[in-house]
Amino acid sequence: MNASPARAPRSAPSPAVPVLEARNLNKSFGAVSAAADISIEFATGSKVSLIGANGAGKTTFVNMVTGYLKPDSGAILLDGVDVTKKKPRAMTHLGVCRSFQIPQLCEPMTSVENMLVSFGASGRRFSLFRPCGSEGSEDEARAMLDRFGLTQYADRVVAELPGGVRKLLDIAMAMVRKPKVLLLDEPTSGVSAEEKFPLMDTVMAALAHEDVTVLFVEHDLDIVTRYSDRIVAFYAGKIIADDRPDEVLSDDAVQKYVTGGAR
Ligand SMILES: Nc1ncnc2c1ncn2[C@@H]1O[C@H](COP(=O)(O)OP(=O)(O)OP(=O)(O)O)[C@@H](O)[C@H]1O
Repeated sequence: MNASPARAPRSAPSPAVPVLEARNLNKSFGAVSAAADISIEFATGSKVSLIGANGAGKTTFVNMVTGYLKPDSGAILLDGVDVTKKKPRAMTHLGVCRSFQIPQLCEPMTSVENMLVSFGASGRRFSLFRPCGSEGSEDEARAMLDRFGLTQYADRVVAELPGGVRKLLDIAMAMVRKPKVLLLDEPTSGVSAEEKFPLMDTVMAALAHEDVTVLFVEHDLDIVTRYSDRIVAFYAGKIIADDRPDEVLSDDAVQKYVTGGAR
């Protein structure tokens, strides 16, 4: 008999807790099932695209994990803690921030003033007795604008700015809170073909040194392919594929129900 030396039992490395997890999420609007038993995990620092045809359930999913919509059943966990019942403001404070398809900016104000409002709202500088902009927060606001390549627009009124610049400003404002999870809703929609890659390059470079997990809803397959390390494809409220971009985009069901064979 081969007497192999006894090995000390090794404890298995504990798997990292996903920063964000959905467990068996369901949401219906009347007869329409917008989320059907969705379970998914997102690792810290991952860059994930959510794709799907119109009405597939992407926004419903994003709205649920950001607190804008309560699931009919199921749970949402942030760093392993149940946050299913949290409201949007609480989710933002906990580190789940989002930018919108139509940037939520104050048009008559300048970029730096908008950024100061974000710092004020983040509570990091807010005091009833201290106006926004005091104690160096303007320096921070300008530094954040600089990180997103927006220095030249800092003192310009938002109403005058091109669409791509507004998108960048909206995303930069969402980063003020140093979120754990950042959800970008169609970051390149309404942006010209020439602007979309420079915009995404800027966003990804600005986020490169952060541990932030980025989920972006996006229809543009060039953007999805270039900037995500994982794609989750939705169809009729379900996840039909979840893998590396090349795997998902060559999947038969994805080609049939999502891309129409465009890849
Ligand atoms: N508030 C609502 N009331 C009724 N039905 C809704 C509501 N929100 C979403 N739905 C329905 O739920 C389904 C999923 O919609 P959802 O907006 O999540 O899809 P989507 O993938 O984000 O689509 P799009 O790319 O067009 O934004 C659709 O059939 C939609 O009509």
